[in-house]
Amino acid sequence: MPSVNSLRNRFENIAQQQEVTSPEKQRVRVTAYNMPLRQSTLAFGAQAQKRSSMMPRTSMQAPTPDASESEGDTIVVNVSTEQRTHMPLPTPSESATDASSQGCSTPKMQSPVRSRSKRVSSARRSASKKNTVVAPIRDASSEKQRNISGETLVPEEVNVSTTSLLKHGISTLDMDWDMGVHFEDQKDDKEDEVPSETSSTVTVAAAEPEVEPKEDRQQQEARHAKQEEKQRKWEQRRKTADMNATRRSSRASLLMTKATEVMSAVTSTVLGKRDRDVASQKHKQDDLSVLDEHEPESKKVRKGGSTSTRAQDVDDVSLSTTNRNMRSRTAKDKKWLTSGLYAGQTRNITSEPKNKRKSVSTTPQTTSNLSDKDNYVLPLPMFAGERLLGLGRDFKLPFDVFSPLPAGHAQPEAYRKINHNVFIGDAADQWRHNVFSEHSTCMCSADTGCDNNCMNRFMYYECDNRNCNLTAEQCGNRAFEGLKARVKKGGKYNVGVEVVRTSDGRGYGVRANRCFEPGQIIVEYTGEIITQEECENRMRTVYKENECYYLMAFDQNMIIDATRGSLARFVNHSCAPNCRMEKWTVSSKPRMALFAGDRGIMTGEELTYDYNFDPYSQKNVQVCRCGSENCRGVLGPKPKDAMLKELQKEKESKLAGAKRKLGEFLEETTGLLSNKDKKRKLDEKQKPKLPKGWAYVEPEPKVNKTKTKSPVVEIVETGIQQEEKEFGNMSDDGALTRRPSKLKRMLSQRSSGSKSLRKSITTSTPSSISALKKQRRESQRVVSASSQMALISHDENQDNNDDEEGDRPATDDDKNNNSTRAVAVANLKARAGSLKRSVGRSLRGGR
Ligand SMILES: C[S@@+](CC[C@H](N)C(=O)[O-])C[C@H]1O[C@@H](n2cnc3c(N)ncnc32)[C@H](O)[C@@H]1O
Repeated sequence: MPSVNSLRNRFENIAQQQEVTSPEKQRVRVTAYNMPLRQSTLAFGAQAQKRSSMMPRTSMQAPTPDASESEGDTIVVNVSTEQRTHMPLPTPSESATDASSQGCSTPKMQSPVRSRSKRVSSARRSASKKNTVVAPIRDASSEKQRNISGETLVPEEVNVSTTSLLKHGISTLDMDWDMGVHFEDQKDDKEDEVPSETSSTVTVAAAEPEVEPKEDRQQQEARHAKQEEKQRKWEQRRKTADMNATRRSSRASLLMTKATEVMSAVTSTVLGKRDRDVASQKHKQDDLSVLDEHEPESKKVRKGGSTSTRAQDVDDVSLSTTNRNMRSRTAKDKKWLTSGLYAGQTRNITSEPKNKRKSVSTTPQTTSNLSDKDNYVLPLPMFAGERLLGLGRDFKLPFDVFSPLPAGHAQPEAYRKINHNVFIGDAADQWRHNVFSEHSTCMCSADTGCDNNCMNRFMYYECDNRNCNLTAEQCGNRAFEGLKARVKKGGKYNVGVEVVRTSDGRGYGVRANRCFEPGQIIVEYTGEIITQEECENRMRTVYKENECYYLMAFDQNMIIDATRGSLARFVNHSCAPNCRMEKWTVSSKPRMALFAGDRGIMTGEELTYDYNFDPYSQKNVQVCRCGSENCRGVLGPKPKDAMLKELQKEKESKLAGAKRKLGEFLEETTGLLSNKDKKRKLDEKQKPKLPKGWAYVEPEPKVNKTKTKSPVVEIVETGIQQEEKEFGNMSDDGALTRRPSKLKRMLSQRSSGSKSLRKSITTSTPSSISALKKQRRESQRVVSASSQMALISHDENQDNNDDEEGDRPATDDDKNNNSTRAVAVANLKARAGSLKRSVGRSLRGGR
């Protein structure tokens, strides 16, 4: 910015030139009264002066009066080509500042600023009007004759004193300040002037006098000397600085970094919003570079491919982070989607790409392949929406779009996860390792795989290469193996479950991140395997005050304590569960896992299973909050009273069942009893159901002598019928026969009957008696040969007959019959005993 001093210098130069030129020749029309000062008065000052001394002599040239008149805002100066190259045009604002610095009011431009071309053409026009020769613009000589405004200069008088010209010009301006003072002071100020790059760069040299005065040369020398002196000082300082730099401490760089940070912080607070924005943009870029460093190469390429994606990422980052630390954390935690919204769906975009150049590079084969490929591209929502509307097909949501848990959800504390069972204390010693050494090889074929009919599956044995002849792909009974592979892949979907905080006071729970098929394995239940004693000990001490228990009965009377365990420990109880906890034998070892129930599991469902909880003590009984319709009210079995009642009922019903079975058995074994009971039952069945107050009258029995089911029954029935015929129709009484009074009467009748029989026998001829006896024996032989039961029934008849016959001496046949009877009775007793035992066992065992 030119100062007053520089202005003075300019005038000084002009004054010096004036001394050597004749006043008559000084004729210049300065019409730049309305031109901002800096623009109209060009570069003067020491540097310009110096240059001018080195350059070929130039001269101020004034336009012709007419031309000047037409070009009212022009100071006509001669400018060398070289100088013009260093002449940046000052801006109007600079000019105004410049003018104001002079302490004068800036006169306003009266004519509008014209474009360069207009000005040139107008100059040409005026020149041609006045018959002046105007060189073409491109001509070097003509360039010399143009002022900085690009206007054509017309050389007229060469040796005009510039000072006088200026003085004249200034006087024409009719300014209210006196320039003479400056002309006088210029010598002193010139000494102080420090050559500077920033001082006026407009270096239009004034016309240099042909013979420099001696005084001026001295001044110049003095100035040179001063400059050299300054130069030396600067050099000295630089060397000192260099030396200091070599002695910088090792912490200097650290301090520099700190200082930069502090400075940038200060800057960000001091500077306005714009600066902050710039700074934040820079930070974002830094973040991106941080992210880029953490990203795999493939992702970098993908990201770099789309600027819009990048911009989106920048926005995301700026939203989620507020300071540098947070940003770096975000960068670490950032999860990248592995595929787009339409993952798994085939791409069937048939539209031609608009960019033809790209389509040229895509071969037809590639295009057809694209349509067959799975779509991992995330289409813009507007296109996707339109396409889906057009297609009208189902929309498949990827699992992470439906995210059950927002990030940062409270997770259980102080929980140590272990993904395999660990034996603790005595459990390891007591565990019988060879207990599962037995193997069974299933007989499944490759066609069916190991489906529900697989023998191993039926026995809860997982198939492996030892017990299954199929490959892992063919076999469908390798759940634990599949689970291991799935979890190893990692990610929300593969792990499939996550811990959630329940809202109804059940603590944490587990929710499905995906769907599970019925019976599909979900998560393994692992933990510490402890003995019963250890479990009791822990319950008494460590878990005394606990509200949650993670203990589950395992194998060989041991317990899995999942206080340290797998995620399955958080699965809650429900009286209407959607999962099952199952124990399987995998590679000869028992393992427990949660399997989906028969309904399967939908994404987002809470997983539950029935604990069948043994509360260990009544103190530990917990209220169930499963909320199901058939909720038992407590975790595990129902309360004790209700349980006892239920147990009693159950026992009774079982006892009744057992009695019935026993009766049926006896019914089958003992013909006599069975006949009577059968008859009674038969009668009961035939009896119609009567309303209250009505009695049933037994109809006359119609016995078909010929129609018999078996010889035994036939014979027995025959015997009874004979007796009945003899003693009257005893069985008419039906159920009454069991009444003691009736029984007595019957017996008396019978005894009287036997007497009458005996009478009839005695009254009968001997041949007829022997015939009757023979008939009896015959019947006995046949029966004994056919069935013991019949024998029993026969024996009873025989006993009756014996009673009736009383004192009749025992014959050989009778002796034989007695021994056979004894054997039969013994056998029957043995069978009845075993039956009784089995019934007793089933009653005790509850099954
Ligand atoms: C194996 S843990 C289940 C995870 C547990 N909710 C947690 O926050 O750690 C068993 C405990 O959960 C609670 N619980 C599970 N199911 C429940 C239910 N249906 N109602 C009430 N509490 C339940 C009980 O406190 C139980 O002792």
